[in-house]
Amino acid sequence: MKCIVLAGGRGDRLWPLSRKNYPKQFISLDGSHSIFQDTIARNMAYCDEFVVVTNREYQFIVENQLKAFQGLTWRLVLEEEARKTTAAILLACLEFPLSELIFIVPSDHLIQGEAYKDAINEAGVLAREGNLVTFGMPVRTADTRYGYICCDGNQVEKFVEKPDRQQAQKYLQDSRYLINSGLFLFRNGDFLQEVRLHSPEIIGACERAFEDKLIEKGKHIFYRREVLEQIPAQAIEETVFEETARCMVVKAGFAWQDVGSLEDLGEEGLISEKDSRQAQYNCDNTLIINRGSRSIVVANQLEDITIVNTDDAVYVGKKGASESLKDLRRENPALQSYFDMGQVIYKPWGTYEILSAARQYVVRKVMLTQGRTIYAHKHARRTEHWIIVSGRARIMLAGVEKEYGSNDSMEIPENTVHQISNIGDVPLVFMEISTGEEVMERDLISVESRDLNEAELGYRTEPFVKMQPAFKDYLWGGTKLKEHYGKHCDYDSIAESWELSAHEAGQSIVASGRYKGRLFADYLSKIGRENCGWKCQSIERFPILVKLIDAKENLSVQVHPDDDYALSRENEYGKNEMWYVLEHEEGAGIYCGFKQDMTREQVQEALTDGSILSLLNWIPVEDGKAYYIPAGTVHAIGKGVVVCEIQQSSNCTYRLYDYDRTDRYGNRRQLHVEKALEVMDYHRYELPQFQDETVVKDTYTCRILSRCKYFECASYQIHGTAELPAYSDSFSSLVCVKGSGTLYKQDEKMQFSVGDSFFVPCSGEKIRAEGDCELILTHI
Ligand SMILES: O=P(O)(O)OC[C@H]1O[C@@H](O)[C@@H](O)[C@@H](O)[C@@H]1O
Repeated sequence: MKCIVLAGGRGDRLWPLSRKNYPKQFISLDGSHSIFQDTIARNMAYCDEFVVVTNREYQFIVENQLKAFQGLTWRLVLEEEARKTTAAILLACLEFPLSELIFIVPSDHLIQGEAYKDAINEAGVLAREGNLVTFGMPVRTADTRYGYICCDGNQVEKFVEKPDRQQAQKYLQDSRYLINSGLFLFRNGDFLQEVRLHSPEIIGACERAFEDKLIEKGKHIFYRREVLEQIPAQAIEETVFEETARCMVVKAGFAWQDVGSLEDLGEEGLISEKDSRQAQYNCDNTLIINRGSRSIVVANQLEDITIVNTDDAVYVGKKGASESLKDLRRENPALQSYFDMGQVIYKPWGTYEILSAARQYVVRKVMLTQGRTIYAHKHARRTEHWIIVSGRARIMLAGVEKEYGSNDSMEIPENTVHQISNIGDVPLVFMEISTGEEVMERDLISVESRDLNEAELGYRTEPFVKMQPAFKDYLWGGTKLKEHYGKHCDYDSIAESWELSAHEAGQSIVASGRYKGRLFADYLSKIGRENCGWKCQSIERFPILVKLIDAKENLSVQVHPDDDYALSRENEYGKNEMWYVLEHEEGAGIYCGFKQDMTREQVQEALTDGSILSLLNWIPVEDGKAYYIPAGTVHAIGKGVVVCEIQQSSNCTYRLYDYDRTDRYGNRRQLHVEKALEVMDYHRYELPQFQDETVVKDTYTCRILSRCKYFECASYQIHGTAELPAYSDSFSSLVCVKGSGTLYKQDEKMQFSVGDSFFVPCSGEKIRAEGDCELILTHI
């Protein structure tokens, strides 16, 4: 199950604890972890991947807070402008296959109790039956801040918007009503189909926006303001839940609270004030929250008062009056910066906090996250003095690099280039005192630099890592990848498993070692280009994609463009591909290329009268044989074939014909006839005969399956031990397609069985494979 975490809320109603640049989901109530982190921790047992939807402004806060979780698989959907829950949810859902179970969770709710697990299990069962499931909370007070759900058992009768007090009183008395928690669980396809039915214009707008998304750092999905503005800003309830007949509710037995105001914090001891320095004398119903680091708070004979103290702002208000903070802000624009920002400033590399500032000095506490670097720069008019408090640093000062630890200090004179990296396993904290005639933030001259790679940080790159694939549930898929290749997945059928993929349409995940849980592109950026070999010119555009494909039904008749066309029109690589047949049903085969020279008109005609297949070569397949399909060749994998596919990393398929079939929701897949007609090769096609190069040794046989400009691929049938070649100019990919065994390299040892995949960074050192198995080895 995938978890979509909604974390874009501005939530500044808890001011001054929360600010516009630090909304309430990121604050900590107990001083140890934030409400957002609590949300992630609570759902880790149920979800294998997290997509956090948030505002671009909060990217660094989210990234830093997610660092607390080892092995967590996550990425961000970053919005330049918030567009309410419909856009946030739909844009995240469009990332996943239709068969995926999706759990939507707001990040600013407090939830407790064992019953959470029971509620998720119950909702999972209902969602698998095709329902869109909501979670309803028992009504305890006549609260006007929430929407309500009227229900009959699990059946939702209707959703009701935030009521007035009188209505809320009625709901409190009526056992059919529950509070809408904003948690939802559903099968992606069922949800998208209901949106298509009830708000077709909105899903259309989201699908268009999806085409315009940008990918950052290989994993984050960024939506620009102009793109988002095309999507109506609407709550998801209005878009689909108020309309659909397929909505069910699970009545929650767990404790739930949406912390909406400062007063809520006082209730049930939500906020831990054990250590706070405060005293009350003859006070009644008075709440003091003291987060100031240097002051105490004393309340003398107060009644019904809330006091919140922080280092730069103090709030004193009548209980229940915090709602008017909004108006107060509006009436005091001159104080805006206090409302918007706290003392802590969030940067891509960590945070800093201004402790004291005057014209001639600034004192800062700087926290640099593990593995991060404050890039090289210099200052024209200030000298900096650094004292390391904790952690380990590598500092480059005037071209000289040295390592430092706690209690070390140094002076950075004016006009001296310096750079600092955290090379330890914990945050690096140092105090910085800047002095000069006039110390100004904008006095900073950047010098070109980059993040340190693994080796520079002192890590040894692991000799290989196991991969976990991304799954695709295209309508022609079957169950053989589960049954014969050990693939575990919640889908009824799997069409493809993307074993080694850094492609945005489905990334595989590192499943072993120090970077376990990371998306493959993220892992690549960590180990650095050097580890992919010099032939891999760009890790941002990783060159190959390795898949397993199970065609239970015929695939569409299709063609792929070449590099020229795809790079200029689609911002993708072209797609040359090779299929290595793993198994086939009797009589199964592939369609590949035209039987004779064709004209564009003849092809068009054949598409109209449905005879296109009869124009193509039909090639019965054999197990253990490789078929190379150059870009431009019209082709279709026929039903009953299972292949391991090695291809350029591209998702660019132009469908010509899809047998007029529909998916389980009654939708036809998109065809791309015009583009296909533009890129196809109309000539008669003859299957090129690739001369197997076979090397037979005592304990293994090596066969070269294909050699092309884009990759070289070989099969190793091993009965005992084999030394696999090492490539110092390229990474390699290994897939076990038969049997089982063990891999050894340096001090690493890992067992594998059929269906397992590995990524091997480039190195001059050979891998040893032992077992009774067949491995497919690919390199560029
Ligand atoms: O368009 P459909 O029918 O789903 O087929 C798409 C699939 O086609 C195959 O020939 C390969 O190119 C796969 O990499 C691709 O994913």
